[in-house]
Amino acid sequence: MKVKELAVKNFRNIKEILLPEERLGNLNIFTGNNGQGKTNLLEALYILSGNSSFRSPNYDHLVNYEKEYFNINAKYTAGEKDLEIGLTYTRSKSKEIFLNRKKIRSKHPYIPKVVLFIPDDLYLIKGSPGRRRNFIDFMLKQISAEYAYLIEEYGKILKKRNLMLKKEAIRDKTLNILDGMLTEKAALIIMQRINLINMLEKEVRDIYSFLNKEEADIKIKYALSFPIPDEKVNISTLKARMAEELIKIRNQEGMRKTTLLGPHLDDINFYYNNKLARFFSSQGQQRNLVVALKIAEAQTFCRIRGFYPLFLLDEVLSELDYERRNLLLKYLGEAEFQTFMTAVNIDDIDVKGAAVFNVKDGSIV
Ligand SMILES: Nc1ncnc2c1ncn2[C@@H]1O[C@H](COP(=O)(O)OP(=O)(O)OP(=O)(O)O)[C@@H](O)[C@H]1O
Repeated sequence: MKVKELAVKNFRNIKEILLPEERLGNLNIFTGNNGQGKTNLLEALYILSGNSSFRSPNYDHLVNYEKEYFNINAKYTAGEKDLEIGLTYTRSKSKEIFLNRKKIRSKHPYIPKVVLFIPDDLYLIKGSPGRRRNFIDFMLKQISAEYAYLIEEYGKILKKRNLMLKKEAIRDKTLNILDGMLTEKAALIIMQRINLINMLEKEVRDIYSFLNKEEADIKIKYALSFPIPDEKVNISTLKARMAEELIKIRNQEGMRKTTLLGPHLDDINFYYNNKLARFFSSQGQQRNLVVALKIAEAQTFCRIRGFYPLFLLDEVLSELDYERRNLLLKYLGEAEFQTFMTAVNIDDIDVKGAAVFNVKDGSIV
């Protein structure tokens, strides 16, 4: 996927910006002082993917203070296809997305796909398990609409089951039916997550070694909320084991009034040289691991879908030391995917070959 032209109007502090095809490259850097609109440009590209902004779920916040609507248009390629997308939002109304001038829903298969790095992602390794589940689910939802549907269905059954557990008298018969439905969806979710993690693990090792000039043994392991031997992980055993465990803990769940196991409680563990990264790796090592993981996300997406997503990086360079900054830029400059990144300062880095845009007060200068 490559953006060939981008036009942004009335979006946050951007009145009107056009990035034409002849100026855009494979590696694009938005530079400038704080508060000038660099991240706003990245945010505009991000919401073209149909996702809500990573900074605010409220679209009204994205409209320029003095305007009533914003508009983002991009010409891009997805595989062999030449496409044009337009997103318009008018205050207090719902957003409208047009693909090749036809109105579409935000789950359309050719809507732009993205991998995003924001400074907050540095907490991916040591933050809450929910962050890691969101990371893997975001990726799987972009890869497959069926997975997005599966997660939605699982959520609905879970909600019903939790309501049932909150009742004074729990009806075992109803709970048994819900358990059957829940474990069926759970097994499918877990299996897809594990398969994706295995693919990510292979990619992340190579990328980490390149960016850090060291042969590190990186492992990513899916941590289930119920016990099952590694060699027995498949859809039918997952389903059967989860069902058995649910029966075992039924009294406990009745007391706690909530579902105590399932993919909504699973975790993902990262190991650096056989030690759990969140407890033993340095801040810098965790940071480098997240950067490698994000690149692995783009590579893995392409291996499954046959084309690359856009790679969007907000302020990653300030988090890295001099040598790693230059190695990352070299990697991104030569990568097969297109990158858009923001950077306050590019004085001491080699940006040869990159398209550099100086952003000042919501304009390109
Ligand atoms: N709805 C809006 N309308 C107009 N301006 C807005 C709106 N929302 C945010 N802004 C302005 O946009 C600017 C922030 O832009 P942005 O986050 O892109 O900065 P940046 O260049 O990435 O800066 P930094 O280097 O500090 O991260 C701020 O000046 C803010 O006041």
